[in-house]
Amino acid sequence: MLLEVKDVYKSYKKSFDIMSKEKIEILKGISLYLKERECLGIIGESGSGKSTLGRLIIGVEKADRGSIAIEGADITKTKNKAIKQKISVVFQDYISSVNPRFQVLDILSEPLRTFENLERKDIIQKAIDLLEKVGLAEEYLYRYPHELSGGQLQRVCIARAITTNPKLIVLDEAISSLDVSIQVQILDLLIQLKKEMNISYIFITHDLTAITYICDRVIFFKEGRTVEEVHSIADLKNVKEAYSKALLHAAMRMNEKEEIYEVQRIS
Ligand SMILES: Nc1ncnc2c1ncn2[C@@H]1O[C@H](COP(=O)(O)OP(=O)(O)OP(=O)(O)O)[C@@H](O)[C@H]1O
Repeated sequence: MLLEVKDVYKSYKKSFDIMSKEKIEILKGISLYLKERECLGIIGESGSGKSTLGRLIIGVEKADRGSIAIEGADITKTKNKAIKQKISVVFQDYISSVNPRFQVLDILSEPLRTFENLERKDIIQKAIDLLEKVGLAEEYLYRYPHELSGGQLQRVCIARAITTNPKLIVLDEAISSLDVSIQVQILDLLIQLKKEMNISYIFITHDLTAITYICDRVIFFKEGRTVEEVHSIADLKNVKEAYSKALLHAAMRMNEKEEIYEVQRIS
């Protein structure tokens, strides 16, 4: 199994008062799995703990209890770089995800320098290859973030995420800040990369249309627990729990309001 999350708990301090020891439990026994080349959607109301789970999976925070394993190796217990290299992330806020003083070449070189001993000319060639993979020409290499559109900058963030040939990318609201037409382009790019590079995704979102476009399975999150799991995207309309139905209807109403057009899954 590519990813196995078992009975994970996470709490944070309730207030920023350093004397206070009171904690609030955000994740309350989350278990999930992800196979190779699968995309698992995680949908849930704001504050339900989706991003917290994402941060635990990419290893920037530690669970209080439970285990998170990539190909059988518990990421909470190992400092092995090769395992961390297998996981990447793309956030919603592409602007603050990159250093504004860095050119695209520097943005893409950062993970290369961390994980590989490459010479400058090899780094440049690898950066050009990465740009090509995400549909950007070589000329973008020397641009700064403010010289790119939102869609182009998110492509750069995706290029950075695939630098280390990851097996798994956590996409945390990765398309939410983009215009709808650009969202579809980025989803198509993600589907293409998934096929070409055998990548799996955890797709955290509020957007049900995007889920039907890219995901194979969906988990409904509420107050740090999984309330329902849909094993095939075709069954999404047949959810049983009242909470899932309410989320589904709210998303459908919002889509109608925003006149988001029907998108056909292309894969
Ligand atoms: N470092 C932190 N310290 C204290 N509380 C935190 C911290 N990080 C997250 N929280 C709290 O944990 C809860 C879950 O947050 P999280 O961002 O995981 O939810 P979410 O489901 O991703 O929400 P959204 O959809 O709005 O992004 C929130 O109430 C948040 O305030």
